[in-house]
Amino acid sequence: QSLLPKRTCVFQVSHKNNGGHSSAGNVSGSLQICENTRCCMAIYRMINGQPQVDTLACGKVETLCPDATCKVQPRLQNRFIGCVCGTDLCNSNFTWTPDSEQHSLTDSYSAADISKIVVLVMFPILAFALAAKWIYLYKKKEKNLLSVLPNDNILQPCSCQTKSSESYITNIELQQVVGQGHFATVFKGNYTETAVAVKVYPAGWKDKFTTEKDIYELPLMRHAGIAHFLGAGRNPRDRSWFVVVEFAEHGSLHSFLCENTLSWMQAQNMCLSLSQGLSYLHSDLHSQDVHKPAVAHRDLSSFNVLVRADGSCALCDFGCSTILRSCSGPWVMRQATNTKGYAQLGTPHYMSPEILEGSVNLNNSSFLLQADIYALSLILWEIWMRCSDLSKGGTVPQHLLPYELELEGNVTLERLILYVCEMDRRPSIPEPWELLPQGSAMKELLTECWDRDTDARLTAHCVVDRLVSLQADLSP
Ligand SMILES: Nc1ncnc2c1ncn2[C@@H]1O[C@H](COP(=O)(O)OP(=O)(O)OP(=O)(O)O)[C@@H](O)[C@H]1O
Repeated sequence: QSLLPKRTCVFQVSHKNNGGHSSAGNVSGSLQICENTRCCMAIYRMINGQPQVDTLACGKVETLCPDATCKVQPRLQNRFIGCVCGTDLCNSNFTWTPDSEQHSLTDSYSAADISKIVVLVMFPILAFALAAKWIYLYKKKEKNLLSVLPNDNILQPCSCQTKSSESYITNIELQQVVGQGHFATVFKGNYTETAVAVKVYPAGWKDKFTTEKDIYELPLMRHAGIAHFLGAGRNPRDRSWFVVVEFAEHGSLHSFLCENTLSWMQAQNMCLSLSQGLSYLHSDLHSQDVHKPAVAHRDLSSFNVLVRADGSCALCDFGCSTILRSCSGPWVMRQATNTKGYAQLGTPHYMSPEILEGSVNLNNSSFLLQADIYALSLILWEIWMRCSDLSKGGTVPQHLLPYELELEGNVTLERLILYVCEMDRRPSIPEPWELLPQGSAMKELLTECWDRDTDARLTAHCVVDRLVSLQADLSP
């Protein structure tokens, strides 16, 4: 490719955060010379039935472009039309008639795309429907459960090897429900004068329970950035499963950010403790004859990060996690041996571009760690967005999940695929950050973690180093 003359495309982006399009090649006025592609791309937004330019730029990194000229296809239920083409300036000139607008969404997808959508869209919908049914059935039992729990010695000692899970929990007084996830209900409880959180899985969710318990029970799993595990067991009466962990006063990071703004130091404390927790989770550790394998979280979001009374963060909810075992060379995964198994569960906002479009390299399990890093960058962005020191006198915007603003509150897999994968855009970085001494380092950190190219993403260990130097070198 380097021997071929470089492709020249028309460059025009209608948005400030241009989704990295300007880095795809040198921009000079309205032209862009592409660095790594022979394709130009165009996306037009349909307004009152007429196409208006949204993005004209070099295409994604690819060796073949489908057509020489711009043959637009409808995208996102006809709200956009777009093309990828392979001749100079081809993205400025397209043929379009209102008829082509009438194609259904599926017209623009190949058979492979459709199978991806079936896996990525239908599978989570089915899973959610099943989960909703379970929750409904479980809610019916909950009243009964609450009346039983405080009086009974329910939790059984764990049959496990690690010290933490040997603790024999004999009497937990359940107080109130503090969280309701897709799979489990979380109660605040009291155990020998100490507040604990008890996560109760209905009997049918044994797999989720076992996955979470197995992760917590790995050797050397104690770390300040990971919720402190106290034990696990089963209620013999209704056969539900329990995981008991430290109680986090402020609940999830999501609810904390909804209610609080942060100083720079508070935000840094949160970012650092969270990244240190993930770095520890991702590490493969050997200490004498004990081995902690690397673990990918796989459902990282601000709902699955807890905030303690001192403002530090801890990872929780390992029900979707995967242990990566390295056996003499290539990585071997203990779980998730089919394509379905790789689909990230939980809130779709945090799904990485490669998981959204189903283009992961299944021979290399490090993609699971790289997908965690993408999710981490979105959480760091959420934390910084609520930092009053970064808004320099301006108002701090209300807490929003990633892409809620950009996708006008309607964040679906389909819209994410278009926005994050096809348009290669990310959450907007506010202008005031650029003027701060630490602004460019923060921006660099985020863009290197949510990079489209998975191998270009930082490791969690590097994120920790970058945050430490941010903290040491700069104060607003
Ligand atoms: N240790 C804890 N201390 C305080 N609150 C907690 C604790 N653990 C969980 N919660 C609350 O319960 C919610 C649900 O917990 P968790 O994510 O573990 O459940 P889940 O059913 O696995 O959820 P998900 O839908 O993410 O899979 C959390 O978002 C948080 O608000």
